[in-house]
Amino acid sequence: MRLSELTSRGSEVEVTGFSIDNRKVEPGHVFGAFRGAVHNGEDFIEDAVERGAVAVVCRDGIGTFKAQRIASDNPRETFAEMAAKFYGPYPENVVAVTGTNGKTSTVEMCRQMWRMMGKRSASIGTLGVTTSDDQVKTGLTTPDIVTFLNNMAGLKRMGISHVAYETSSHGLDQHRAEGVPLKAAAFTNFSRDHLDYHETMEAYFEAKMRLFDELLPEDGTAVVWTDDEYSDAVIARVKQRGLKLLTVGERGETIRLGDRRSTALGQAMAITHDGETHLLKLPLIGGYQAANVMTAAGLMLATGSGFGDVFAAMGRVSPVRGRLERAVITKKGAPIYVDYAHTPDALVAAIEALRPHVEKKLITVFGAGGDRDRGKRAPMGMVAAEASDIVIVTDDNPRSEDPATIRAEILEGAPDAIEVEGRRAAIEKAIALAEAGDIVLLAGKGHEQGQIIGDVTHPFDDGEVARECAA
Ligand SMILES: CC(=O)N[C@H]1[C@@H](OP(=O)(O)OP(=O)(O)OC[C@H]2O[C@@H](n3ccc(=O)[nH]c3=O)[C@H](O)[C@@H]2O)O[C@H](CO)[C@@H](O)[C@@H]1O[C@H](C)C(=O)N[C@@H](C)C(=O)N[C@H](CCC(=O)O)C(=O)O
Ligand SMILES: Nc1ncnc2c1ncn2[C@@H]1O[C@H](COP(=O)(O)OP(=O)(O)OP(=O)(O)O)[C@@H](O)[C@H]1O
Ligand SMILES: N[C@H](CCC[C@H](N)C(=O)O)C(=O)O
Ligand SMILES: [Mg+2]
Repeated sequence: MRLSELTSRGSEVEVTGFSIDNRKVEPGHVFGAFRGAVHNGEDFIEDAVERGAVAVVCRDGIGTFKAQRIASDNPRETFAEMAAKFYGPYPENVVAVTGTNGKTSTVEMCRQMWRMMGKRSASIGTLGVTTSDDQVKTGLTTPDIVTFLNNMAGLKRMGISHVAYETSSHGLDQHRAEGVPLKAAAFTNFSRDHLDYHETMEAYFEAKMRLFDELLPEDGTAVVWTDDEYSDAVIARVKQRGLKLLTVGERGETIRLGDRRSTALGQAMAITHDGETHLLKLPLIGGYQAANVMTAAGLMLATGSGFGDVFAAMGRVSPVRGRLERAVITKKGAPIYVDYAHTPDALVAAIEALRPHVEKKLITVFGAGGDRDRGKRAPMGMVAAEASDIVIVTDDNPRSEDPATIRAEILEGAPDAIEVEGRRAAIEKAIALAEAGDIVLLAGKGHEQGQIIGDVTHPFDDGEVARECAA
């Protein structure tokens, strides 16, 4: 493809690919030079050109180099637009999900439900790129724009027509997950996280709203979960832009949630659509998964599925890896659940999900990630202490921080909690304390396979460790 086909400012030079890392540049590439959190990509322009970059997308006036300059006030955005043209075509039915919690669960449910309805489907997000017969891990929710577009195009080549993907606030802010035309986009909820990066709740919210303000095209449909503090703000923006809107939740107009009660194997939910109420037997526990399955159902309706098919598929969804997953039952008879709650709101949601199943005590084990939002630590301690019977504060990916300092910051919100250094020791302690009738919740790591201490990732899987300790 010629550069002129990717931008009106381009010459007739042939383009062979795109890179954002000079070390990956090959002859014929377009190099994106971005200022990042750690490095300044502009410092690598010279090397990228030496390696054969034919064009560089960067700010105006940066350096002099022997390749075509595509100057932009927002190089990441311009680069994403050009790369999107290069890597296409993409699957026809693509939807995106944003929100603080529930993105992974919702996209995974979309993938499952489409498959049940006979569509070839995939999801992209924290769990990696998932199809019906494969899961390729990518390390981040959205690794980078080139990987994202490459994955989307690869799925199309595999014959996949339906894809649901997660848009994290980092990904939205850095234009890491866009360029693929969207049919619909969903909002799950909004609460504190990532303030280390966004600094204020307003900036964090605005990053998420790019999905509805910019990524979703004029003819796209917004699906909004209605029962969050921020739902009305999202609905107002969607209406202001004149987008089609589907609402789901207790106040939902498209799918309304009525009575919901826990059953031994999951929950029974009354849901109303088009004036008719149906009883859904969801084979998953937890109010939060009830919310996510409704949001996923909204996305199914938005991409043309009929309610009858969607309803049948909702009743057959399987658990999502690391989200309220029962790892083992201890010798004394206490079930141990693994969950990915790593924000105050998610901790509340996970504890509330288990509460109806607890006969005696709920024991919550968790920590907080190092090099991440410090301000969420004490609130996490506070909500865990309020809603659990016993709290054990331990470590979760301390990264470059001192684990004892992180624990101390959590303990400010939970002064009566038991502090245990080292996650395995904490899980052992919880198992030792748990009696028949109790439930243990191991929160924060979900599907993760490692504990990141310093720069080293040590193999660690909460479920596996629980099974070892319970044996
Ligand atoms: C803070 C943050 O989000 N950083 C992400 C961002 O990096 P950055 O642009 O700031 O990169 P940088 O290292 O400062 O480098 C700047 C530029 O120089 C380039 N470079 C750098 C070094 C070099 O030798 N040569 C070179 O060309 C880099 O490719 C980059 O374009 O863009 C990179 C890819 O384009 C990401 O890999 C990186 O994720 C880091 C590793 C990370 O930990 N991110 C987490 C916080 C994250 O994004 N998480 C969210 C999930 C959150 C959630 O779900 O709750 C996610 O979407 O995964
Ligand atoms: N709808 C929801 N409302 C509140 N909490 C939720 C909801 N969905 C999930 N959670 C909580 O958040 C945790 C993470 O869920 P999930 O992985 O689906 O979210 P995510 O938005 O993809 O998270 P991340 O930002 O890490 O990618 C769950 O384990 C659960 O504790
Ligand atoms: N996507 C989230 C995951 C947090 C999971 C938790 N285990 C941690 O390491 O903080 C983040 O990068 O902030
Ligand atoms: Mg996720």
